Amino acid sequence: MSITVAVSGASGYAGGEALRLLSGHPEVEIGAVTAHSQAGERLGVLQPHLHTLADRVLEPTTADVLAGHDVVFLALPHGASGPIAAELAERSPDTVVIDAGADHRLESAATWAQYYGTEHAGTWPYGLPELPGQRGRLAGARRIAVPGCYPTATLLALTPGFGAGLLQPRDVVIVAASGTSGAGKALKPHLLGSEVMGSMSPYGVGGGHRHTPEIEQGLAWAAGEDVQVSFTPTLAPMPRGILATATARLTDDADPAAVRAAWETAYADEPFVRLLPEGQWPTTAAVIASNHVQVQLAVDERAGRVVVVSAIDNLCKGTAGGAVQSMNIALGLPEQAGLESQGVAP
Ligand SMILES: NC(=O)C1=CN([C@@H]2O[C@H](COP(=O)(O)OP(=O)(O)OC[C@H]3O[C@@H](n4cnc5c(N)ncnc54)[C@H](OP(=O)(O)O)[C@@H]3O)[C@@H](O)[C@H]2O)C=CC1
Ligand SMILES: CC(=O)N[C@@H](CCC(=O)OP(=O)(O)O)C(=O)O
Repeated sequence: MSITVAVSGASGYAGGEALRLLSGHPEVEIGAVTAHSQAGERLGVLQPHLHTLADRVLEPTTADVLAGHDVVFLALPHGASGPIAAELAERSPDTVVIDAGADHRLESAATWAQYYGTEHAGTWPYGLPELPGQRGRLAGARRIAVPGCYPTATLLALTPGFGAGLLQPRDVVIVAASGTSGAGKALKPHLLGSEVMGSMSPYGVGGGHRHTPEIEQGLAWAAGEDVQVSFTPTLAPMPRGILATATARLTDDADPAAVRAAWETAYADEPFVRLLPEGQWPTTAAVIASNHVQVQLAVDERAGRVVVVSAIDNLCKGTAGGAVQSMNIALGLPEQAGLESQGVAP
């Protein structure tokens, strides 16, 4: 028996990636595909790479259209998922809802209001199965909040160290470069090809980026205490990929020789996270179009810090792949179903 999955925001990047992965999922039948301003258009016009779905017509994103599916993926702008999820809960209480947007990620309503400026829609189980204890919270879940792409990359880089009590909770510094698809498909002047090509630029500098509290929240879960982060995102001239460089101060009694062992232990049995052999460093090229994550670290003994680098595909593990992985866990399916693909090269 197949699971029917509706994808809303199907004209966008995250929705398109969800459809790419779900169309190869052995247990899934794709149901409604919906959009907003482009409802009525054929998918083949907007997502020409989704060959087998080209003749599907986008329907409007309403609870009526989405109701009755086993699973609904929401890949909508911030603030749009909350209302539609609330309506779906009334109309279709058995439907599992997976939100790729930010609406249900944060525990603190005050922090949500500070960074997003709207009313908080609530908090759902966080869809990062690699966090300690998180698979148990996702098994059987009816609602899942998919993490932001930068939080996925940086939490996977740093949580083993915090979980093992090796890192100080202050003075954590993260600089991450993202491909332009992270910003979505909607037209933005600073993302015009002539502005982006051949140049890298920072944005959200000085603690203003809305992923800062989400990263602090995830690190605090691992550390068991508040963690303070300085996070700087940068835009890189590539369509996909995130390379995050995270550094944190080692605790006074941390044995530098034990540091690597913490990451080895954390990721020994993870199907999608690979601590690379010593000396090999992550690249975005290696993870593009796959749900895999590369991690590497070094102890900078002179600075008393660990330096961890992670690479993900922002649209795959950073959004739609992470969403499918969490869906699989929630429904009791093999965790890797639909996510078997290697990367692409060159
Ligand atoms: N891109 C990424 O790497 C990541 C994205 N996300 C999150 O996923 C969500 C989607 O992002 P992304 O695909 O990049 O964005 P896009 O801009 O590419 O797509 C947005 C989608 O939402 C639809 N939409 C726009 N306004 C509304 C509305 N008011 N009500 C309902 N639907 C609407 C659009 O439809 P139409 O085209 O018809 O107007 C389109 O299908 C966002 O919340 C984003 O933060 C999360 C992690 C990473
Ligand atoms: C390059 C770029 O612009 N990236 C996006 C992050 C995308 C993401 O993960 O998103 P959400 O939290 O919005 O779901 C940004 O910095 O706003």
